[in-house]
Amino acid sequence: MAVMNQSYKYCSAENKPCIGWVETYFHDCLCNFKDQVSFTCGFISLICWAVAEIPQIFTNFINKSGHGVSLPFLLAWVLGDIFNLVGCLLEPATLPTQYYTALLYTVSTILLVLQCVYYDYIGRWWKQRKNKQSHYDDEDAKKPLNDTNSTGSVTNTTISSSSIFIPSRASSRDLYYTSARSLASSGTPPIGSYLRPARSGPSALQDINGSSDDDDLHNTTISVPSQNPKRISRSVGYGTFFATCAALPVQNKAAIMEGHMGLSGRRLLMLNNGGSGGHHGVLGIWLGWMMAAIYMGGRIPQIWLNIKRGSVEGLNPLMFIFALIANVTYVASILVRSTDWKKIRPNMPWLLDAIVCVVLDLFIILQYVYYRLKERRTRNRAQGCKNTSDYYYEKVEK
Ligand SMILES: NC(=[NH2+])NCCC[C@H](N)C(=O)O
Repeated sequence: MAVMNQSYKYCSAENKPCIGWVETYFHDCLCNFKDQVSFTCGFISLICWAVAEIPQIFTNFINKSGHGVSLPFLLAWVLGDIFNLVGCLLEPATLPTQYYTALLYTVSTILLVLQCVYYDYIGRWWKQRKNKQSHYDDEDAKKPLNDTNSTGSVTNTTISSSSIFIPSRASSRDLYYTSARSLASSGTPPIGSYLRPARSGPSALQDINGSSDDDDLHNTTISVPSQNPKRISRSVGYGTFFATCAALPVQNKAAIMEGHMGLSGRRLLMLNNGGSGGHHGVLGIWLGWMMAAIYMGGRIPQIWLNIKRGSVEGLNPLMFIFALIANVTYVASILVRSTDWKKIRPNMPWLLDAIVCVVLDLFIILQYVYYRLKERRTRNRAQGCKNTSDYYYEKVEK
């Protein structure tokens, strides 16, 4: 399968040359067919993880929102990825492709998290802030328009236009009266997100409060200050979470120092400790188990979000299909290489995690199919009802 380039090393067991490019780029030596199949599986897994999150990033981009995917699930991925990377570096029995795969999906998940945070938190917060700012700035200017309404609430006459220019006497700045619709739209959910009130997390709170109905303007403007403490505490919560994630490698400085030895360091450890990794191996496996628990638990918020919304709108199933293939090939890459318990045992956290995640991803894919079919059935039934009533109206008219 691989191009036999000039080789510098020989497999000690089979006295065969390593495959050049695999050795150069992956620091791995494929001695026999089993090794080649294992490497191919690892490579497929790597490619699947490389593309897995692109469909979801695209869906979020189209929706200008990340509401379909659970943020706690993505954060669990990031946290698990950090444990995974450090664990991979410290456990010499893990394959080089495992390490590169881990590096790759950590980067793509961070991108996905940043995109979701941008659409659901920063973008909205910024929009609300801008609207609130102009709302406060214009309060004085608004008063003459609301002369007939002593309570200060917005009258219908002000809602009719989108942006009314008000020459200000007090300030030389131009002031604009932000209309009810443009104010309310600050929290307007994007396409098809009528299901969003069921969503958990800070964005759900915003959605519930941020109705796009003009009649809700009064409520919307009044509820703004009371929203703030909730939003701040949540974002501080996530901030703390991120800070903890970022600080983790610092806390494990000694471990990271070892990790920086990179793959060659892992090989050295393997040789010195007969493949077990000794002290580092124990730490590596411990981190591996932490990672497995986080990854496995991470799917629960996504499953729960789907159940709670009764919908999978905004979720791209391709992410889970790719994850499923990636996990299956990942397991295969480990098991095909060797079924020797001595090699399997240190890989147990990675193996178990991937197997459980395959089951959970299958469940999420089935959820997707179920909710999509349900939606289609409801739509068809509604269409059927409409057609029947049209038929009767036509009959009565005749
Ligand atoms: N950010 C990632 N995609 N991490 C990969 C996680 C791998 C893990 N087995 C899972 O499926 O959850």
